[in-house]
Amino acid sequence: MIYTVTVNPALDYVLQLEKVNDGETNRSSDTQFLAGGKGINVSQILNQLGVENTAWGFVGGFTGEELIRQLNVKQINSDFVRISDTTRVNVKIHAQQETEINAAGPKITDQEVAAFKARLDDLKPGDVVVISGSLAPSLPTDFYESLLPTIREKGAEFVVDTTGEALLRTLKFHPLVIKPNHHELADLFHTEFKSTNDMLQAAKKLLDQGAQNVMISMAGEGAYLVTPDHIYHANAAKGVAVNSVGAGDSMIAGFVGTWFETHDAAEGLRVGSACGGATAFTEDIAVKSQIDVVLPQIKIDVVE
Ligand SMILES: Nc1ncnc2c1ncn2[C@@H]1O[C@H](COP(=O)(O)OP(=O)(O)OP(=O)(O)O)[C@@H](O)[C@H]1O
Ligand SMILES: O=P(O)(O)OC[C@@]1(O)O[C@H](CO)[C@@H](O)[C@@H]1O
Repeated sequence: MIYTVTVNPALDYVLQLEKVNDGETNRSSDTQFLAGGKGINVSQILNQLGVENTAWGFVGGFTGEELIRQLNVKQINSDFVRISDTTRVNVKIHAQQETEINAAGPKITDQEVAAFKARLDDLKPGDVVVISGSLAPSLPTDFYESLLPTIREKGAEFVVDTTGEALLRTLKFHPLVIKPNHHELADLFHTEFKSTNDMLQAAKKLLDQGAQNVMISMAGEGAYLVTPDHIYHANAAKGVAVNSVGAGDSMIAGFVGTWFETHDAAEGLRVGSACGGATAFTEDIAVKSQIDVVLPQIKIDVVE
C-alpha cells in the first residue's frame, strides 16, 4: 500500500479574474473550492494511475468536512485524524499572473498527534509513505523526521518532499527518492551550477549521503534521475503550461506509483515526467486521459 501524508491540507479557493488592481474591489468571473495539499495531490494522481493508496493527515471543521466530501466523490481512500480546529483555506488567484496566499493552518493537539502516529502501526514491509507539504504551525519542525525511524523499522519506504536542511536530515534514513528541482539542488550546496555535469555530481553526493534515487526536475527542460547504477534523462513533453502548481507532486506520484508496481526506477522517471507535464498543461491536477496523451512523448536516455 502507498500512504500519502498531508499534515496541513487545505481547501484551495481558486479565483479566476482577468486582472487584479491593488487597493481596489476586484470581482472574479469564476471561483472553485478544491481539495488541496501536496500529499492529497499525490493521492489524486495515484488514483488516476490505478495505484491503490490511502491519504493520511489531519482535518477539522467545516472545511475539513468539505475536503473529505470531495475526496469521497473522487474515490480517494482516506483515514484522516479528526481535529478540533479548522482546516485552512488557501487562496489561489489566477489573473494576469498566479498569486497564492497559503494560510498557516490549524492547531493540532498532542492527543491528535498521538492518534496520527498510531496510524504508522499499520505499516507493512514494502509499503511506501509519501510525506508532502508544509507543517501545521503547532507541529515541531522535526515532525517529519520523527516519523522516519518507525517507518523504517516497519520495513516501509518513504519519500519526504521537502527542501533545504529538512531534506538533508532525511537522508540518513535512506529515502526511496528525493526530488529537488534544479534550483533547490543548487541551494542545497549553496552554489550555482555552471554545467549539467556539476548538477549531476551534486546529485551523486546526495546518493552518497543516503538517498536511494535522486530525481532532478527542471520544469519545461525535463528531468534527470540519478541512481546508484545509472543516470537517466527524460525530455519534457510539449504543451502550453497553464498551471505552475502541482507538477512536482504529480511527478513524485508517477515515480512512486510506478516504482511500487514494477521496481523500475527509469520507468518511474518516464511516468513521473508525463504526470508532471500533464498537470502543468491543465488548470487542476491531471487526470488519466491527459496523462495518456503526454506519456508517449517522453523518451528516456541512459546518460551514464
Ligand atoms: N512546462 C512544462 N512542460 C513540460 N513538462 C513540464 C513542465 N513543467 C513541469 N513539467 C514536468 O513536471 C516535472 C516537475 O516540474 P517542476 O520541475 O516544475 O517541479 P517543481 O519545481 O517541484 O514544481 P511545483 O512547485 O510546481 O510542484 C518536470 O521535470 C517535467 O517533467
Ligand atoms: O502550504 P504548502 O503545504 O506548502 O502547500 C499547499 C499547497 O499550495 O500545495 C498544493 C499544490 O502543490 C495546493 O493544493 C496547496 O494549497
